[in-house]
Amino acid sequence: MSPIRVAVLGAGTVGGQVVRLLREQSAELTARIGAPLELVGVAVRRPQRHTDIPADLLTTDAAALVAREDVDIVVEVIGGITPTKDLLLTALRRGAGVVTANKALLAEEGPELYEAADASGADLYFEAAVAGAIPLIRPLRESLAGDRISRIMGIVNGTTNYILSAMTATGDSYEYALKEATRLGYAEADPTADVDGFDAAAKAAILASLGFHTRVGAADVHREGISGVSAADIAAATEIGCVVKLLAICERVGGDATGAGASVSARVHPVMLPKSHPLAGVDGAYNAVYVEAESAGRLMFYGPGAGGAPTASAVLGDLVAVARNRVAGGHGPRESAYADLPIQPMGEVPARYHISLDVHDRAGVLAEVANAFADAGVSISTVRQEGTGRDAELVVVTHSAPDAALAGTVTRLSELDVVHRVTSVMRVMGEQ
Ligand SMILES: NC(=O)C1=CN([C@@H]2O[C@H](COP(=O)(O)OP(=O)(O)OC[C@H]3O[C@@H](n4cnc5c(N)ncnc54)[C@H](O)[C@@H]3O)[C@@H](O)[C@H]2O)C=CC1
Ligand SMILES: N[C@@H](CC=O)C(=O)O
Ligand code: NA
Repeated sequence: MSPIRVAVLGAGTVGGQVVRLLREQSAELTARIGAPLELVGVAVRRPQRHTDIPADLLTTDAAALVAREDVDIVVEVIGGITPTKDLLLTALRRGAGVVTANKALLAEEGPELYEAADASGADLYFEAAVAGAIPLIRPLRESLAGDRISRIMGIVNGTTNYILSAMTATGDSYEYALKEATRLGYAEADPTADVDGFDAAAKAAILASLGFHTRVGAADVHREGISGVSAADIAAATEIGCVVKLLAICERVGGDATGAGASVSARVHPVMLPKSHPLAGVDGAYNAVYVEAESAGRLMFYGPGAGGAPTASAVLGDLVAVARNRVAGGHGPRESAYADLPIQPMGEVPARYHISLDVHDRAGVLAEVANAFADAGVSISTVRQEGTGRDAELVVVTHSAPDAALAGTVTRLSELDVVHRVTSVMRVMGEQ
């Protein structure tokens, strides 16, 4: 059987592991595919750094490598939009299969890549792009293609989960935990993509697109990261039996029994989760995602969400799938965006807020604070006061209300004379 020729772009944390596994597992992969996988080139920036890769495979010219007619599958593990978009379009347009771990590119430019793949009949696979090693993309694209998904929710960023877990469990500082997550290969090349929620938002866009058969881009996802999460927020969460997690939440909202008239909500933000919630125990660089579907019910996917070898496992799985498709003379699933649902504005999304306020403890304070909520139509679930005099703190948990009304109330509270400072604001998981 003639070999399937593979080019790898990038040999960093993930790419280095992909090249290692490709070479180490060559015989098994051949048996599974029915044809040998031949690594014909690895594009890198600095060849002298890659002494573990045979020198004759290394090139600094990624553009020439993807244009080679004898390359059947291109694996992209460089990251970012430039030059990866042009590299992958070149490969797809000439019919080469593409395997990528690049969620940022898919969330920004997915439609153009899908169209190029469609036009040439090439495969575009991206299991590694969301939740690392966890099989999630293939279940959504294939296993659940006969069901109607209502919700996809979970922890999809290993770096921020590692940081929040460390801050909660050991009291590590944010800065130290971020440095560790970078050292361990979890963080993006620019870790602001992780801590400011861009990475999770890109993943949410991909999940919402697949789950709701609608083009959802990064700009459609409401995004808040963890750089604003303070030790005070974590202490406030602990106080009420919760932990802080960065969640990606994608929902199909409204609509009739056939799904017509529905819209899509996609959002990423920190949440206080009760310790009894199954996602509360997901720590370190682990990810976990719930998928709720009409017939299947509630499914949970759990496992390593970041790191070189776990992510390379997902890349290799895709590589095998694309190679098998080529051997069989077929191709994998195409983009499915027929539903074309509108995006629900974040302001309309129902939420519950936990708000801590530094107030001056004198007669009438509680009434003024309560009025700010009442004026916005937000109902209070609990109020707790700690301390007295200038050091008094009020902790308010609301019932569910539209996010815009809650955000407006926080602004109003911060302007009241009796409120010295709003010390912590966070959404709380729960339906009441
Ligand atoms: N590290 C992780 O845990 C995960 C990473 N990913 C994704 O995988 C991709 C790669 O991530 P990492 O390996 O962590 O990044 P990395 O920064 O460790 O590796 C990227 C490599 O690409 C090289 N590179 C940059 N421009 C290049 C060019 N024009 N030609 C050839 N090489 C070039 C860089 O020198 C670097 O060695 C990204 O899209 C990332 O979002 C996805 C899931 C998990
Ligand atoms: N930086 C990402 C890597 C995997 O997608 C993360 O921390 O989850
Ligand atoms: Na995955």
